[in-house]
Amino acid sequence: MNQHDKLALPVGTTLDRFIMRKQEDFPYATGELSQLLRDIALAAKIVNREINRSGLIDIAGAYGNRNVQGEDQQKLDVIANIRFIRALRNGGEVCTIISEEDEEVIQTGNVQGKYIVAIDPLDGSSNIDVNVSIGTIFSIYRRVSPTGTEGTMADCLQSGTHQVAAGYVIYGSSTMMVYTTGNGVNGFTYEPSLGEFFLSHPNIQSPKSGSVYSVNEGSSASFSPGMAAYVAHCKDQGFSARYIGSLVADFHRNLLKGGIYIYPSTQKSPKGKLRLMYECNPLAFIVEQAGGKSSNGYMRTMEIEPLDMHDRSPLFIGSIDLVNQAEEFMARELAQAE
Ligand SMILES: O=P(O)(O)OC[C@H]1O[C@](O)(COP(=O)(O)O)[C@@H](O)[C@@H]1O
Ligand SMILES: [Mg+2]
Ligand SMILES: [Mg+2]
Repeated sequence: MNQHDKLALPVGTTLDRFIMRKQEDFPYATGELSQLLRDIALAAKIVNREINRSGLIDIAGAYGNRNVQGEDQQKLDVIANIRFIRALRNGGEVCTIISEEDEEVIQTGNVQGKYIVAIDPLDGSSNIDVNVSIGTIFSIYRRVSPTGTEGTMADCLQSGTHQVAAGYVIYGSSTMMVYTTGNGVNGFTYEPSLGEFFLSHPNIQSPKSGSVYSVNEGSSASFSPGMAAYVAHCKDQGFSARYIGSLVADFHRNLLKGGIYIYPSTQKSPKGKLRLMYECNPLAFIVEQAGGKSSNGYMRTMEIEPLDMHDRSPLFIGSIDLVNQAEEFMARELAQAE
């Protein structure tokens, strides 16, 4: 029996009930984190509805455009940002939010709130207009400053090891929410006619290895020698290349089926493209909880100390054997450069 089986709840359990029952496993829990997770699920349902009808009402277009009715249009990632911030503000458990869509931190006004949320409200922007899977990624931290005041920079700039929960929503062929609170990873599929998420993927385990690599090879001319050698190695092994261009969707596929996702540093972007706080760290927490691995090619993603809330980091994430192997190629590159 694996360590999470004793906590198992049956497939088909609603997300609300699951969150409630998990809270009962911690006798001193106050229910605030549970409420916060429910707030995120509620906002996800609203965003899911907006996404599903985006083709009809043309809200996927550029911010500030006007639609055929002459109404102001808003870009879907702006709408998602508004929806999640509103849900977190109204929920009352969060004092401060870090969002990809906002340069500055968002103080919710809930000075008694014990939690900080970092969020990518809509991931995969380039896929919005073409009806390809997109997502939301979130990370939850406990504040380190005393309650009664706004959240501080010390609250916001915590390394990923301090996450108390993390998750993502994938708006794909079905909509799913996948999350961890540090006791394994569980996935819930949304049933739109009932308006509920149901447990469909209990105790997700990352396959130890795999034969899929996911990297944007359009940038291969600016890969480092180690990175280029690793991609060549994947090809020599007869791996399949799979790259959707929505991190959530690429990650989700590899989490379930096995594989490695890499967004490396390039000459143009030495720190890669992905954001540490609301793209890399939450997925790193999930993959580790599922038995996989995440690094920047050299060190564990969750141990990177953020200097800025919009910091970027290269990302090597997925099946443990594949990430270990990719790291060996990066280490060899370092050794050869010395
Ligand atoms: O086109 P590229 O450079 O491969 O970038 C794709 C990556 O950029 C992202 O779209 C960035 O996310 P946003 O859409 O939230 O800005 C990732 O989801 C994705 O994996
Ligand atoms: Mg993103
Ligand atoms: Mg985004």
